[in-house]
Amino acid sequence: MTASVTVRVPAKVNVQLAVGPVRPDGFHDLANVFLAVGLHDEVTVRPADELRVTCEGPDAGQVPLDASNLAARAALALAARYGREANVHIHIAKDIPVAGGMAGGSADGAGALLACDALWGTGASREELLEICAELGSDVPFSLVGGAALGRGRGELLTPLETGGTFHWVFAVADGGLSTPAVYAECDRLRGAAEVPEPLASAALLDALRTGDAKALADAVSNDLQPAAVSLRPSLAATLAAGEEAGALAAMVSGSGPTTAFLTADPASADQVAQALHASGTCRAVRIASGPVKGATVLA
Ligand SMILES: C[C@@](CO)(OP(=O)(O)O)[C@H](O)COP(=O)(O)OP(=O)(O)OC[C@H]1O[C@@H](n2ccc(N)nc2=O)[C@H](O)[C@@H]1O
Ligand SMILES: Nc1ncnc2c1ncn2[C@@H]1O[C@H](COP(=O)(O)OP(=O)(O)O)[C@@H](O)[C@H]1O
Repeated sequence: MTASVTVRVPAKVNVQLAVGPVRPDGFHDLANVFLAVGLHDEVTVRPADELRVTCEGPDAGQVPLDASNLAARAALALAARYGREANVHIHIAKDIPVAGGMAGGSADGAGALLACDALWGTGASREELLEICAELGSDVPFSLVGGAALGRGRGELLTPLETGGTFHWVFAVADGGLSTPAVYAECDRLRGAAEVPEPLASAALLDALRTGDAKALADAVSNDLQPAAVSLRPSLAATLAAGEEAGALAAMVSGSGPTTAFLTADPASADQVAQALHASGTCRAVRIASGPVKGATVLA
């Protein structure tokens, strides 16, 4: 019997996040262009008497270890579908900033799902796994798939996107997190009664991804949640300005924030922007990562 299974899962940045009006179910329709980047959590599952979650890493103290943890919810969802007990110990080695708009919880959900499927020999199809992911959260399917993809609906309906190269990013991690529902609610509040157009993927942005052109991508990136994140966390404006001054091609909030993302021309400029952000004192930590990278992967 397999003693344990470990799955490696990436973080994401949203190179475009177009947000439609609020739907009757409280979600927003999106054109969400995801790019998986090389910051990873590792989720290990092994047989145990009952479901248990542990977590290690710099932000581990902020991760819930009860049944609300997305990794625990994933194990429970798969077990329920296959009529078995979710008796596993899930250990998360967490390197993705928590509540930072980089989908760390979603990564752990997708990772635990794939790991339990392998540990239990469930043999769930890719479609079934994606269906469970979508039940767990809007971003979870992308964590499974990785690479680059356009998310429609609430972000769970994915179309893989072609990419023609590697994009080099710097991430500035802020103190504390931002609640995703609070950022969407602030977006609605700031929009007031204004007419909100249907969210559409930008053709220029998809072209830039396809050709691997960082400069063109920088000109096309956009995030409709950015004004809301900055409204809730005004100090992000100084972080964005520090990265721009340091020569980033583009500076943006990552998803719902408060992590900020800086697209750079090459690894050398990424180093330079990272050093300047660190020296600026406008963020808690600075990370360098490039993408696209592959989605949730079982480690040998
Ligand atoms: C904003 C994004 C961008 O990729 O991620 P983060 O930057 O937070 O990681 C996502 O839309 C977050 O996806 P995820 O974190 O999976 O959200 P869910 O658990 O599905 O939903 C949490 C809450 O966010 C709001 N929500 C989420 C998705 C969506 N399309 N519309 C929404 O209004 C709703 O208030 C919902 O109750
Ligand atoms: N495995 C997990 N890792 C991190 N956060 C989790 C996890 N499971 C549930 N959460 C909850 O999800 C919230 C959002 O965290 P996270 O997914 O890291 O950020 P974001 O949604 O901004 O990308 C956290 O505040 C935490 O309460």
